[in-house]
Amino acid sequence: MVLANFNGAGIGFGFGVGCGFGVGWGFGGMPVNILGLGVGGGCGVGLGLGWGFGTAFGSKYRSSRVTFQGMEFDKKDHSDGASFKELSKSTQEVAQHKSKKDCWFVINGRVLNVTKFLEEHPGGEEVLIESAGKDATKDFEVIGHSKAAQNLLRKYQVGVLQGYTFKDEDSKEVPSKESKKKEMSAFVIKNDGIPKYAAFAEFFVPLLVAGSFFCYRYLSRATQITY
Ligand code: HEM
Repeated sequence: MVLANFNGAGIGFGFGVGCGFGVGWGFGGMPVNILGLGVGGGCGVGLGLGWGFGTAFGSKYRSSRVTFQGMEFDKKDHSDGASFKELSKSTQEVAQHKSKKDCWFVINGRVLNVTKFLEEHPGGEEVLIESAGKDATKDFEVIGHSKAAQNLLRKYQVGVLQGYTFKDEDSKEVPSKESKKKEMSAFVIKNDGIPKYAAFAEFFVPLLVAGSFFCYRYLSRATQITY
């Protein structure tokens, strides 16, 4: 288990003094974050309960292995000597090529375009299409492909998985031109970007609540004075 920090849009519940800020527990950025401390602009009546939208930040425990679409991240000691850096948020280059007409996947850090190999594959095209757009390292290894099959990988290589480093013995086999291949990211493992509507809500909802409260107070006083 490891402790990982996170932050994201949050809803905070807590105690506020007058109309101010509420501090309490909030829900953190999805999908992997759980609970964290939430701080948000809130509205309270006198010394009462306050609530509001804000930013939740805190720490969560999770398994040291994060698996997403068959690929493990954040493992410092990768079994084949490779290390993964945190992947780019924006690009999902390999994941975009997942059809029969455009079929890519990753095996041991190599980004492969196997579109032309589909019909030739002795194991059938279906298994390859199922792995399209993903990391197929485990599937490839489970089958126990021959050395000849492993050597074929380079024929279809179009790039290197972003952040992947080949270990020494591998790079002896693979000349330096490999490192010059285009780096690509395969998957987005988390996207902490706060959607526009959430940012909008974060700012305006507390304002709206506070405004409504003052309007209500103002109108009820005005009604009392009239009577
Ligand atoms: C570019 C990637 C791949 C290449 C070059 C390749 C190549 C081969 C070759 C040459 C064989 C014949 C047996 C051998 O020589 O080992 C084979 C068999 C097979 N491959 Fe692949 N393969 C690739 C990817 C995959 C993937 C990703 C899967 C699974 C998802 C897969 C599943 C199979 C299966 C099920 C067989 C049949 C094994 C058997 O009949 O015992 N292959 N492949």
